[in-house]
Amino acid sequence: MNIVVGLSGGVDSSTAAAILHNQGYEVIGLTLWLMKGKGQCCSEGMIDAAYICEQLGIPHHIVDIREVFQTNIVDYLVAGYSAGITPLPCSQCNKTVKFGPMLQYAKRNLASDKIATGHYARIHYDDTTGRYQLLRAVDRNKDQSYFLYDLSQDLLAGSVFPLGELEKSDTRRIAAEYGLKTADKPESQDLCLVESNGSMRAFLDKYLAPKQGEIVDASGKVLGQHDGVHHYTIGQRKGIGIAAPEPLYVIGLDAVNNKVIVGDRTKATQPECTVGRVNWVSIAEPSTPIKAEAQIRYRSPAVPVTIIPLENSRVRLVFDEPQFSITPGQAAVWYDGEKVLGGGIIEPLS
Ligand SMILES: Nc1ncnc2c1ncn2[C@@H]1O[C@H](COP(=O)(O)OP(=O)(O)OP(=O)(O)O)[C@@H](O)[C@H]1O
Repeated sequence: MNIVVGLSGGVDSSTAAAILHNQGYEVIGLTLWLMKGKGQCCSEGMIDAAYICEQLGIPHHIVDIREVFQTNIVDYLVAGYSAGITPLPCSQCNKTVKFGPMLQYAKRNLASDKIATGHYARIHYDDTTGRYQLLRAVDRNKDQSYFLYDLSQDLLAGSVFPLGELEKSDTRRIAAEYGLKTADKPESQDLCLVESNGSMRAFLDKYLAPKQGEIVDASGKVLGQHDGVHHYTIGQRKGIGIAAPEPLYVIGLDAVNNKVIVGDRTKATQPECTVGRVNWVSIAEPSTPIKAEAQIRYRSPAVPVTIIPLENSRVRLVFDEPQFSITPGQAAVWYDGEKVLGGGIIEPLS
């Protein structure tokens, strides 16, 4: 059986390919050319991926997907930030740039209906419900299930995560045992656009001109000036530049009136939020409220919540304890233990 492995040129995907190759699969390497412009990380990644394919003696395909990345990720981010939200690119990228196009390419061009990646997560087929379940990785510190909540059942059915049962230290050890060139390659940062541009601010500044406006408190009193709402995110404390007796946080972004609204920590804490574009993963959409644990950011803990289904692929999340810094545009992903039940995009707070 052949499996197409998405090779970024990093240690994780290289090791995933080596493990499958060693298990006897006919492995084909596939690297997506993602970024327009300088794209140094892309060219280095492509060379390392080619090197790994040469080492393993497997074919290597490169697919130019820069237009799709530009439209679905770069334009999406720029539009979101200029509208005063903080979009999460990674779940969108996984679904529309990586897994979807890779599986399509594998099926159409390589007569394969399976792709593998170096993601840390697990997939389990549940016989009784007939659904593919998405589970957290065994290595909780590396777990990437949060970024994968938006994968459809079809995409999960066609995907394999060879590293889901491993600790990261095992991956490095296996990479070294196989003598892979990438065995000691440093970890990539969580966000590739930050890595290739130096910072999110530097990335956004390429697309959005500075636009001076007022920093106000919740009553509308002017406290200072800002240079563009896209430079701020809900819950942000640093970089506001206003002296106050209590620390000030960004509690709202009014892009229409070009205002950044600040307040004390209590004002950046909310008991509930609505979530749109919901994808139910390990279970079918429920018709009544369910209890779960939700994560509102990649690195935030999963906290107890009641999920109330609404119409049009939306839900309301009511937290047992009010949550600080619920950020429109980020993903909320809800779990039952290690199982991803579903997730979606946090909507602007009303
Ligand atoms: N440009 C790409 N082309 C093909 N597959 C990719 C590409 N970028 C990422 N992937 C796949 O998605 C997985 C997760 O990507 P992520 O950007 O999170 O990198 P990572 O966890 O640092 O993994 P790696 O060490 O393989 O770079 C990779 O292991 C790889 O299988």
